[in-house]
Amino acid sequence: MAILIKGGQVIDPGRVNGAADVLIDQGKIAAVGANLKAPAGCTIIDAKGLLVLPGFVDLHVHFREPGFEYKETIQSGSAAAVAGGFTTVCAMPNTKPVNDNQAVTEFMLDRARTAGLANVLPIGAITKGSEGKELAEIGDLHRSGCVAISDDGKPVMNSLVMRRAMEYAVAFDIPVVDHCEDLHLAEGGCMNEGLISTELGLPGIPAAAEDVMVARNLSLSELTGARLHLAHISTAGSVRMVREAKARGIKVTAEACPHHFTLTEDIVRGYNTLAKMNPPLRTGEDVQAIKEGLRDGTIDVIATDHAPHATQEKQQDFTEAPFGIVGLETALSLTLALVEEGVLTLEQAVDKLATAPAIAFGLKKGTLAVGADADVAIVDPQEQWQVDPSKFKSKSRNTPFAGWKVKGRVRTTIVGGRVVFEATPAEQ
Ligand SMILES: NC(=O)N[C@@H](CC(=O)O)C(=O)O
Ligand SMILES: [Zn+2]
Ligand SMILES: [Zn+2]
Repeated sequence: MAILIKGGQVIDPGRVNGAADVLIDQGKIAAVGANLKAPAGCTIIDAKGLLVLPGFVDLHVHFREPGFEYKETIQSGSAAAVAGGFTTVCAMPNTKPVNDNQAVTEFMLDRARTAGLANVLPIGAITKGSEGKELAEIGDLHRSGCVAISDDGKPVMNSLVMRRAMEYAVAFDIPVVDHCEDLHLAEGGCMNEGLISTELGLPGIPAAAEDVMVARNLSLSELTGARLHLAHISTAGSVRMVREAKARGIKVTAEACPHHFTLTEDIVRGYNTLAKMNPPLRTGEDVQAIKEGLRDGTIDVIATDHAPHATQEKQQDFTEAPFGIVGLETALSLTLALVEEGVLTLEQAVDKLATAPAIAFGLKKGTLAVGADADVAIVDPQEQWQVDPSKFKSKSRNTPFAGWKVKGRVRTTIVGGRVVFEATPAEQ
């Protein structure tokens, strides 16, 4: 059935930015322009005062299925995604079993189809069991639908293994995504290493644990010609190295997470385990560098690293609690705060949430061009709301943003021409 989205401000980065109607027919974008006529029987959505955007593409989520369904399922994760305006998400392989083979990939795709909400694209493991030793069947993973490879949750510590993985990735033209952390330098750490970790008596993870692996990966990408995508960069050093590598023509893209451009290590005071994630929250200078990297294009993508954990798991000592926070349902508001602050233009923000991630992974998504899949987020940029984790669609509530008053809310999400999320009055 056709849908006409009328009277909104359409932002399709690099293509359209202004008042326009959007016509959807048979799951595709059929037309974008002024005063479009509604075909007979067409549903009309009034988007006056709202933004009409390509659905967001999250290159980094953890949906925990198979294996940890009490934290999140593909169904609940997909519901959280579309509630946050994300129409496509790439699911990391640190499930149980690890997604290092075709059977797990097919299972995930099947669950995603049953959920029928977001497009869920699996990321295959680089090594068997993500143990860092033997390469997974990268060709099989690619053929069965994995869009990238990563051992996220862990780095690939062995540089020769990483080199070989990159050589395979070149053959299949898929990106290699690394969680950059030198495990020896990070050993036992649970927050950023610095004055605050000393003051709190908590073991630290130095910025250098990330930086040395970023440097290594850039060298290996240069050596092999592989497309390198750096997950969740958090340090000023990473930003500096990526900027320099891009200037030299290395095929690198980088993502930053909302928590890393919004919060500093200061909120770990009070031993709040909701402020524990990997990489850890860093210093004010690092946050500034991340913002500058987003602004000048060094950091291409905003990704959530949506990492659900159960309440009882987070209710442990700071050193014991698992790393990670949920992010799908707060990412838009935290990104729009950067627009409010003057760090990004609105068009840049949409680019980093939708267009650039699709390009980084070579997905035919993140655009409202005629003929594209009709994946659309309709957003009220002015709506103020308070983050209430009990209302999350995610199964988990582990966010440090509970109680925050934020601005910008998804009103309607459309995937493949179907309305899959509508904010109800209770959610306003
Ligand atoms: N980011 C996190 O703190 N945790 C992630 C793993 C990861 O992204 O490295 C998780 O799977 O829980
Ligand atoms: Zn990671
Ligand atoms: Zn992750």
